[in-house]
Amino acid sequence: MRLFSVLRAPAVGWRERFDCGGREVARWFPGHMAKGLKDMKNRLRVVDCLLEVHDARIPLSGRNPLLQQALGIRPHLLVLNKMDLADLTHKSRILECLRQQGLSHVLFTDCLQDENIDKIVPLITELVSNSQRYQRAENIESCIMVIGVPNVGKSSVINSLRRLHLQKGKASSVGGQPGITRAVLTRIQVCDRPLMFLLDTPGVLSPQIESVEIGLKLALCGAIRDHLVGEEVIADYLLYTLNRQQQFSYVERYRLASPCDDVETVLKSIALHLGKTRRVKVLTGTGNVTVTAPNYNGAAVDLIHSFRKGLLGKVMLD
Ligand SMILES: Nc1nc2c(ncn2[C@@H]2O[C@H](COP(=O)(O)OP(=O)(O)OP(=O)(O)O)[C@@H](O)[C@H]2O)c(=O)[nH]1
Repeated sequence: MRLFSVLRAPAVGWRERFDCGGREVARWFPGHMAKGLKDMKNRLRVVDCLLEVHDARIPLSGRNPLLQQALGIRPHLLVLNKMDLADLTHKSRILECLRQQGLSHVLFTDCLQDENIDKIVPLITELVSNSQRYQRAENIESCIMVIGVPNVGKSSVINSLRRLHLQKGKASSVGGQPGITRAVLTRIQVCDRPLMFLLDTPGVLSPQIESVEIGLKLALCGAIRDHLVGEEVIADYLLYTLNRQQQFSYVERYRLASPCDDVETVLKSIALHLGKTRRVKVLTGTGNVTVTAPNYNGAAVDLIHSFRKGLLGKVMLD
C-alpha cells in the first residue's frame, strides 16, 4: 500500500521505483519466530483481548497476518507506536484505510513521552466488556496479549502503562535490536483498577513478507536485523524514500553539497564528513600508492541510526 504516493505529487528528478535487485525475503525470517507463535497459541485460553503494537511509520504494511489468524477473532486494539517519528499529516486517511481493513480501534502512541498511553486501559476495558464471546463474567481481572513484529515497542508500551497506572518502573526489557524479548510470555500487571495483566510476547515476523519493499520498510524500522538485509541496501532504500518525500534534512546533517539519489556518492560524502575512512595500499603499474578509502558500511550505519532516532525528520514509509 502506498499512501504517500497517492496523496502527494511525485517528486520530479528522483527515482520512481526502488530496484530490489532480485533479493529474496525468505532469508530474513529467523526460524525461532515460528516457535514464538506456537507458544502464543498455547496461552490463548486465558486471553481476553489482543493489543497489537505496530510502527506508526508503516501503518498499512508489515503487520504479521498470521498473528491475527492464529490468535483468533477476539477484541483487538491496534497501537501505532513511535508516532513521534512518523509524518502523520494524513492521519485521517490512514485511519480510513485501516477501517476498510476492519480495524476500527486504533491509537497512535509515543512511549518516550507517554503520549496517548492513558487511553489504552479505558479502551481495552470497553472492548472486553462489550465482547460476547470472551467475556468471563466471574473474572474481575483481564488478561491482554501484546503482539506485534519485532522492535515496534511492545515492551515499551507495557513499561509506559506500568509507569502511568502503577508508578512502577521497568518490567520488560527494552532494546534497539529486534528480538530483545526472549523470555516467552511473561505475565505483567499494568493496572490495579481495573485489574489488568499483559502477556509480553517475542516479536514475530511473517514468514512470507509480501514483497522485498515491505521487507525493506520493516528493516528500516528495525524489525529485521540489519546484517540480514545489509546496511548499505537499507541506507539506499532510506535515501530513495527521503528524496521522494523531499525530506532533505540529511543534506544539512552531513554537510553535503546538495541532495543526491546515488547511494554510493552519498555514503562516500558521509564517510568523509564523519572521518570514517582508512588508508589502504593499492598496487598500481608504477608501484604501491596509499589512498583514502571511505568506510561505506560505517556511513550507512550512521545514516540509518540517525533516521531511527528521528534526526532526519518525520517520515511516512507507506
Ligand atoms: N522514538 C521512539 N522510540 C521508541 C518508542 N517506543 C519504543 N521505542 C524504542 O524502540 C526500541 C524497541 O523497543 P522495545 O520496547 O524493546 O520493542 P519490542 O517490540 O518489545 O521489541 P522485541 O522484543 O524485539 O520484539 C527501543 O530502542 C525503544 O526505546 C516510541 O514511542 N518512540
